[in-house]
Amino acid sequence: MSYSVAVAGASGYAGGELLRLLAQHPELDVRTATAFTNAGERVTSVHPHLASYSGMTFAKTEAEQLRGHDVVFFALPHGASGALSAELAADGADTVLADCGADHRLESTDDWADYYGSEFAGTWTYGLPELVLADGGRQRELLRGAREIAVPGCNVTAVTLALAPAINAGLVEAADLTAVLAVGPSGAGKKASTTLLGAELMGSANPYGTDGGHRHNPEIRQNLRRAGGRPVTLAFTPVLVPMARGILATTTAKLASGAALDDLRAAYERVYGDERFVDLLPAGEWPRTGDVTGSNRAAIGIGVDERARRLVAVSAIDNLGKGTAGAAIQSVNLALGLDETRGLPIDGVAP
Ligand SMILES: NC(=O)C1=CN([C@@H]2O[C@H](COP(=O)(O)OP(=O)(O)OC[C@H]3O[C@@H](n4cnc5c(N)ncnc54)[C@H](OP(=O)(O)O)[C@@H]3O)[C@@H](O)[C@H]2O)C=CC1
Ligand SMILES: CC(=O)N[C@@H](CCC(=O)OP(=O)(O)O)C(=O)O
Repeated sequence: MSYSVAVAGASGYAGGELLRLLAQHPELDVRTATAFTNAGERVTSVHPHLASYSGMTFAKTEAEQLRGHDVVFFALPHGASGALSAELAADGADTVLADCGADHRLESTDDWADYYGSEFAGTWTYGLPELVLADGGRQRELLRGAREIAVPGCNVTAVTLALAPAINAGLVEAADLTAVLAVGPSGAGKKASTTLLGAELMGSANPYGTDGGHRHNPEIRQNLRRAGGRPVTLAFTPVLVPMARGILATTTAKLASGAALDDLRAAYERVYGDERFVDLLPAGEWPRTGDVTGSNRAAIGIGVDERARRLVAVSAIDNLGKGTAGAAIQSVNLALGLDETRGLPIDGVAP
């Protein structure tokens, strides 16, 4: 069976990566790609690497163009998908809507007001299938048959996957978590990324969103609370570094009394042992962003700093793969009842 697909915001980085991955998907067929300032342009004039789309032109991002598809992916700036997706949902069609932006991720209206400030658009089913829940289940069960999917933020995916098993098992103190991330500029979107790639970034590492002010903070806390069943406190600092794609999240947590590395390894094995897209690396090995570039994989290494009595869990993802477009497709596969791995790359590219 073939499902017709529209990608809104297909001229951006996330939309472009959706087009690239969907071109290899046996059941999802991109019929419409929309853009804002690039509406009317050929897809290959914006994305010269996407030769599969040589015959396609960007339509305008409006409800009329997106209607009538089985699946609509939104890859729009924050605040742009809420009203548009509400228009589509009001049609009452059986369409699967997957939002790569933040508009439908948070359940707390207070957090939304604090970190985003625009009108609250509601909460959709969260698109991180591997997230372990406090009752031992997985988020994927909630995604089967879902019609509205909130795709996670890329930094959020990296930090959540690194810490969730330890919190779920009660092996660390949920009130004492840290995360420092090396992130590539493509996470900021095409326009911002072009600006960022100036002389200020080349050869420099720049922290941003410091003092707990980054909008991914409440989203990570929401996930980790779902994993452990109690609130968490997290110090989270992203650092912009000169690599096109990728996130390396170094997270730490104070060990619970008596917790040891063997307990932690057993907990991470239990959660990720059967996961196709999460690699728990052997003891003593640590992930690198270059090893997951172009793939839908997260690589995770864990260890214990005995002197500090802290868990150290490091994760690497491609922000545009497992961090956005791959995650969106994985969740849509579940929503449609397809094999979760359908059309998604397990291998990356190197060098
Ligand atoms: N980049 C990443 O790694 C990740 C991105 N995301 C999220 O995905 C979404 C897209 O991000 P990304 O692709 O990086 O961003 P880009 O800036 O690269 O692309 C934005 C897209 O939205 C369109 N657009 C811009 N302004 C408007 C507007 N006012 N109304 C409608 N469409 C508009 C652009 O069209 P045009 O170019 O034609 O003007 C383009 O297609 C964002 O919500 C982002 O936060 C989530 C996780 C990771
Ligand atoms: C380099 C950079 O700016 N990265 C972005 C990551 C954006 C992302 O993960 O997506 P959402 O905006 O959809 O949450 C940031 O830190 O905000």
